[in-house]
Amino acid sequence: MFKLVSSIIDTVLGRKRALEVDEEDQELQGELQKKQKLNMSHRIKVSNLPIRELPAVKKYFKKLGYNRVKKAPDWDFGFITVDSEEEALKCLEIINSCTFRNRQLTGEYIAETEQEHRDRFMNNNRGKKGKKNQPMIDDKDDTRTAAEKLADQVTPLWRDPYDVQLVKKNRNGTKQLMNLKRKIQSLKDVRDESQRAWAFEKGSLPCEVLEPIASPQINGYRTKCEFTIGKNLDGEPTVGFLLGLYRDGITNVLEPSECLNVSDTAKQVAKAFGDYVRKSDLPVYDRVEKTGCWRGIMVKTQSTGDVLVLVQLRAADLTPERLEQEKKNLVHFWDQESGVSVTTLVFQVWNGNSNGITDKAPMETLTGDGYIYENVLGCRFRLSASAFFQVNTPAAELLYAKCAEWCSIDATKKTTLLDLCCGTGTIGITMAKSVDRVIGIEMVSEAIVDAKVNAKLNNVENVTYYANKVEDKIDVVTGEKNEEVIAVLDPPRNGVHASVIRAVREAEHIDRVVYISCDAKQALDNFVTLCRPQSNRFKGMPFKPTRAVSVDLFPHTEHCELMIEFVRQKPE
Ligand SMILES: C[S@@+](CC[C@H](N)C(=O)[O-])C[C@H]1O[C@@H](n2cnc3c(N)ncnc32)[C@H](O)[C@@H]1O
Repeated sequence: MFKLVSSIIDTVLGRKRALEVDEEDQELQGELQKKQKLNMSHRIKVSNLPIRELPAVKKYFKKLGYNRVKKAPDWDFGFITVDSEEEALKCLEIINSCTFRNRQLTGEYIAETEQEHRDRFMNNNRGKKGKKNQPMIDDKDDTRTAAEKLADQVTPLWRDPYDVQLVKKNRNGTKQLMNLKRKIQSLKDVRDESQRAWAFEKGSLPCEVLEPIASPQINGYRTKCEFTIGKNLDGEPTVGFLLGLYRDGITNVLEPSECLNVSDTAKQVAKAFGDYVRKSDLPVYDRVEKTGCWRGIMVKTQSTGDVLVLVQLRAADLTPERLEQEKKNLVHFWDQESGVSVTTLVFQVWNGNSNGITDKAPMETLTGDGYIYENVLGCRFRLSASAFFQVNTPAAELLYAKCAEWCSIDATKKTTLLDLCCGTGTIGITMAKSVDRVIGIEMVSEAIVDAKVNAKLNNVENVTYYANKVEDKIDVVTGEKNEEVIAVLDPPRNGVHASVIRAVREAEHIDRVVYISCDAKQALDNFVTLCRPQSNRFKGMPFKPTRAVSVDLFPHTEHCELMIEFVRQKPE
């Protein structure tokens, strides 16, 4: 055995050695065995569990002393991970004597190396049907390279020419408009039919739909990328995207070098930091075992040339001195060695279970002042690591310009623009010069701090900001005579709570709403709430759609902004 191990080491290290087992051999052999042990995973597969009931199952195992439990809602089995063979055998014994919800549980011990674990997941996930627009993933027929698989996942439309992508996205937008019309048609108990007459007019579309607006930049347009730090298919520490879904058990990471939407600078950042992590004595974070250190990195690359890098680390096993040392190493690396010109370096320690950059842990600025700048339609904006900002600047300019055109603006009237869900103030500030006043409402108070700074930066004085929920503050303006009040509503991907839309309806001084949606399917309920005839629950005259346009901010992906103008109906 000694000879075998020794000869393996010889082969690996490429040296010729005597057969005698000397002290050095023993040390190396010990190290190898330790390494092999460390790389083993010990899991018990528990069968005969009820499907769903995940919290109850977890609670039950926790009582038995097992916290590391994995089970998907539709599985009738789960996995308990332990640290050693000894613990696994003990766990097996316990499980085989347990009954849960009148079911006799059975356990099976699975011991495998990290590589075997990875290979099994890759094989298990073959043969599954790919997402729409993606090729079928079949074991035998799938000839795609790993980079192509990643491209299919991150940029699923990349195989289509750009004009075809645009047609598909426009079709999606019009489909949601037709759904809106259909839903309004099918409402029951409508007291005033005239309030939905528009939905019964001839034609399938409820309003004018303009030609879709293409992104001026098709590749490398993303100004913000969040990369995972993990191991690639060869087990090497890597910075990039997860290949597959974590919930399917996939934890392999691939460099983003072939991803069309990632900027060259972000690719450079990922590559450089991959080299750093590979040389580091700190291990990468293991998402299954919840151990290790290097978790993720975010990079923002603006058209001004500014670059923000945020590094996230799990530090639960590090002494305060080691943590301080690592921060110094990072500063030195990004300043002197990375080859990337970083404007500001931000650092986050996150020991929790959730993955991704989080707002639950503070961010520490290591170099620069924590801010970068972006120019939009001649205005300058200050951005922090956590602030929302559209990720495709030239396409966002086209979106905001179109929005301004639609809000424009009857010179004979006083105009108030309500920038609802205003974030850091981009929409209101770019339009402030063409209206009498802007009111910005946003529930994240840090974003409002940024918005105020941005207004100042652009010498905008006719704007007032409120750090509140829209539904609580919308009545801050009451319409004056000869005043037009226009609301621009730019909510998160899944739209806003119905109470926000009800508040907009009830604010009778609002004449028009320009709704900017980055997922029209998810926002459909909001559109319906805005347009349904009056009732006890939905007060205020309803709106109706008058024009719509798709603006593509996300080439090669299925996402697209849909902007719809809704006009308040007048009482008969
Ligand atoms: C897509 S971002 C838009 C930001 C901004 N319009 C821009 O273009 O930079 C959506 C914003 O809506 C805010 N939000 C979501 N629900 C809200 C509510 N009920 N009241 C106020 N703000 C809300 C979020 O905090 C987030 O900043």
